[in-house]
Amino acid sequence: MADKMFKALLWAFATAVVMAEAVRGQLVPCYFVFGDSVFDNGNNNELDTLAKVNYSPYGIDFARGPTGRFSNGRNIPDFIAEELRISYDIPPFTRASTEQAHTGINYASGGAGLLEETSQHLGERISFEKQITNHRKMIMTAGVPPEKLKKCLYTINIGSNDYLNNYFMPAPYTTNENFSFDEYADFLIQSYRSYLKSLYVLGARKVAVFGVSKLGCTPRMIASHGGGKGCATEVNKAVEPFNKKLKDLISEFNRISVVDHAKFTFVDLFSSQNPIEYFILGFTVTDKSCCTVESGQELCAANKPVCPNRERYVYWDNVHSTEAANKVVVKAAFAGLITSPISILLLVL
Ligand SMILES: CCCC(=O)Oc1ccc([N+](=O)[O-])cc1
Repeated sequence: MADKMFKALLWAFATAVVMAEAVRGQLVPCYFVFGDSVFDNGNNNELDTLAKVNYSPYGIDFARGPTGRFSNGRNIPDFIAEELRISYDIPPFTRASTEQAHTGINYASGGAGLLEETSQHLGERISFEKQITNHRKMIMTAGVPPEKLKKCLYTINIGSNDYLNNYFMPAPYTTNENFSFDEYADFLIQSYRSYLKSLYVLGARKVAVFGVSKLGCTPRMIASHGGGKGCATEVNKAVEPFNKKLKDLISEFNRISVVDHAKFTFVDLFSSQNPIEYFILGFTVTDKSCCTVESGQELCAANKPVCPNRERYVYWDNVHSTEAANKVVVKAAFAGLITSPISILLLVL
């Protein structure tokens, strides 16, 4: 009850701030994006990989058609940029100019993970470590001043592939033979800590870290580990300790970096994924892809039929969400309904 009242107050406060801000311009001078396919906006188009989606029906609802976004329309960073009132496109790193390091770059890559080996069976990908190296080179070559870097927003979505395309995959991966769920989560969080430190050293002071969603409820994992119905409970159980430890890691960063006004927030994609919330939001198909996916695959088959009522589907293909679901996530993250300790709006103000 108290929790609900607090959230309602927070919502009212956030709405008031948004209205007050409405008369002003862009909320941050720059926006940097790191992560996997959920955030990729075209980096993988330039790589030798099976994880690329620059073909129809991807982008069927996007103004520029198939751009390499793993969705039918806008992805989460697109909606975040909109909330930030950024009027230009954040370019994918593989096509960004040095000058664009002053206003924002998207480094995310489909298949990327915290571990270098993750998704190796798919081909090339830009791991999280390599994304940070690319960011370092870009801001240094461009000479972006530290005073500006600390005002930028940084969003990160990484970790899903360390489960989907590593732990829950057979050969060449051996992680599930060597680690329990808890040990694997610890192992991943250890690398996450050092990568977050690197970003901090590079000037990041407003950071939103997205947790891993209920991967056991993706059509892909329902088919491979869930017996074809419900959710794959084992997969969700594996992801839970990772999210818990990631949330704790964010608290740790908030404690140690309080002196220089750094702010980190955790975006919980796991807890809000439940049938009642989906129903309230108008999502009626929560366990099937909207596009045609061939048996044993995860991405949409090229030029095959898609569902007409895309706003009712949570999943676009067998792992990635629809534009409609992406929009809901961003609205909730800006309002503080799925973030801890603060909303993305408060992070950037
Ligand atoms: C939440 C998923 C993050 C991600 O990068 O997922 C992918 C999973 C599979 C493929 N693929 O098979 O090509 C690509 C991305």
